[in-house]
Amino acid sequence: MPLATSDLLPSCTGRVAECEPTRGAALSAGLLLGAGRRRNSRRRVPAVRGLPTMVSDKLTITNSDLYVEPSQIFPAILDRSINGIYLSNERLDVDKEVENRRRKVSFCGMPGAYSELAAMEACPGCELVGTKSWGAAVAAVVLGDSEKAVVPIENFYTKRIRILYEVLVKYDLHIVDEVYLNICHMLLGLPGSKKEDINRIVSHPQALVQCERYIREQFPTAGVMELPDTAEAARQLAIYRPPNTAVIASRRCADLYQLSVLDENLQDLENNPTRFVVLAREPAALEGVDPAKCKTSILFALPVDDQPGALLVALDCFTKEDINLVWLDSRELSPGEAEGLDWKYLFYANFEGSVEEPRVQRALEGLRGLAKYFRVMGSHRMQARFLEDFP
Ligand SMILES: O=C(O)C(=O)C[C@]1(C(=O)O)C=C[C@@H](O)C=C1
Repeated sequence: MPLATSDLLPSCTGRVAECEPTRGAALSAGLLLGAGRRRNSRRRVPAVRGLPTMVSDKLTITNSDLYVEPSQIFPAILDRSINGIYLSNERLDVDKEVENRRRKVSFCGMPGAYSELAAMEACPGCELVGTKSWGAAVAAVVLGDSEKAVVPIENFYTKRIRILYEVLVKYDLHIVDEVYLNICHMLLGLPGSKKEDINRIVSHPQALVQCERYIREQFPTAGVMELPDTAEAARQLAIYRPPNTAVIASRRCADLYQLSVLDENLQDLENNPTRFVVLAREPAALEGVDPAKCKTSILFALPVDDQPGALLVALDCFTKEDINLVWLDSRELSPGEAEGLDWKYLFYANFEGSVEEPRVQRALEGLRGLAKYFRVMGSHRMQARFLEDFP
């Protein structure tokens, strides 16, 4: 593989003569002869249809500056491998790769999805990677392809928690942050299209539900179709250009997919916040965060949950420690899931406070003593207490 001098001298940004450790080897190989020209010699490799493209545009087979003569194989190439330049390059490559992966945050959807907007807010400066589904965004974190994932969890209008917490437990993931976005939906069409000609509306199911009254009143006879995310709907409209069709998506989608805004603020509620959570393999670092401004999520099951009052006794653990419960939800296990277990409801609770506080530790110890199943999914800083609190 041909090498660029810039790769052989990784720490040299100034004149080549200042780079002592590598200078001898490089000079003996005659590799520096083209150094003056090199800056201008970075050519892009033209993409050839059907062939994979090069990862780097520095190491191109067509760059004649990078060749050595056969007589230089020993002095140049062997010398470089012995004096460790390759090795230090490889070390740097590993560092670079690790750093790149640390900066990767997956979100579900295509660029322009609301989840991307939430990820931009939660993880500024990170590389955001869109995935085709919630599962793919979470799997990227499990497999170490991304450091974090940002996923929608509850909406003010549709209310229910939309996440399988057991998945987080199974893969040992933590909730490390939360973001509230006030979702503002746009009606987007192909450039030149008119609102009165629209007879098909496409979007994510949540977006359609959040604009139900608007669609019913403004487009009573339109066909309504669901796609996996709002931005995917916008992307497909831009690619396939079906006639008389509009999508419900963010304003950012209009810019990204060159669509026209046919109408704005379609959501039935003026305030339409959605809560997103940030998932990671490691718990959140909470040093310096005021525990009173934290939230904690737990999952638990009680031994005889058909018995009246069992939940009340469990929740008393929080009352005794003056802990404010923000959210309590339950899921009934399917007969298959419940087989062999002496419980069938899984409770999800979200409360104010951090696991680092003694009062929270006492409450959790109490609950752990009562529960058949108990998991802490993480403490994180609190952006807002309830969806209702978010302007
Ligand atoms: O489809 C998107 O753009 C998403 O980010 C998903 C999602 C959701 O699942 O709730 C996010 C926020 C809005 O409430 C509508 C859709």
